[in-house]
Amino acid sequence: MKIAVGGDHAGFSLKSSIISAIQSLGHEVTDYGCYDENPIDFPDITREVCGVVLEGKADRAVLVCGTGVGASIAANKIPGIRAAVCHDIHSAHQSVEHDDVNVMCIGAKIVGPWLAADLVEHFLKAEFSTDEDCRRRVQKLHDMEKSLFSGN
Ligand SMILES: O=C(CO)[C@H](O)[C@H](O)[C@H](O)COP(=O)(O)O
Repeated sequence: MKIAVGGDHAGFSLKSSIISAIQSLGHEVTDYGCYDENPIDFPDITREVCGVVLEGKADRAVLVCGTGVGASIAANKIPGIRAAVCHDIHSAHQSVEHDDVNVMCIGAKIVGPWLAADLVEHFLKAEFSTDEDCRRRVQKLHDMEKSLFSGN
């Protein structure tokens, strides 16, 4: 798969080990920054990375900020993005299997590189379930995006 990765200054150092972990799984990774520890606001990087997913230039994305929370909030404001902070293995794969999450957010101040590598592995190996309950629920998320933005 093609994977977009990005993060703010707080996520900078963990981002490089996440990139190596994703590459070692055989995926193609594009790093959308940041490229040093100079402060950059997480909504800016989130917007760029999620845009790449929506354009179809990446299949999924991984965002890294201090806690994962800011990136997740920002990403979920973008229609078509389903983002989740995943700091445990089960959430990392079930978020895809049940909720069709396309952006995983990790907090560099919360998890270390070993756990982060396992998290991305489970996230990227997971596939959206064909179970009709899961499909119906995610369809309701799509419907919410449309109805809330049109005022219905
Ligand atoms: O975790 C974050 C948002 O949820 C950010 O990455 C920052 O770590 C957080 O906002 C703190 O910012 P600071 O400029 O590093 O103090």
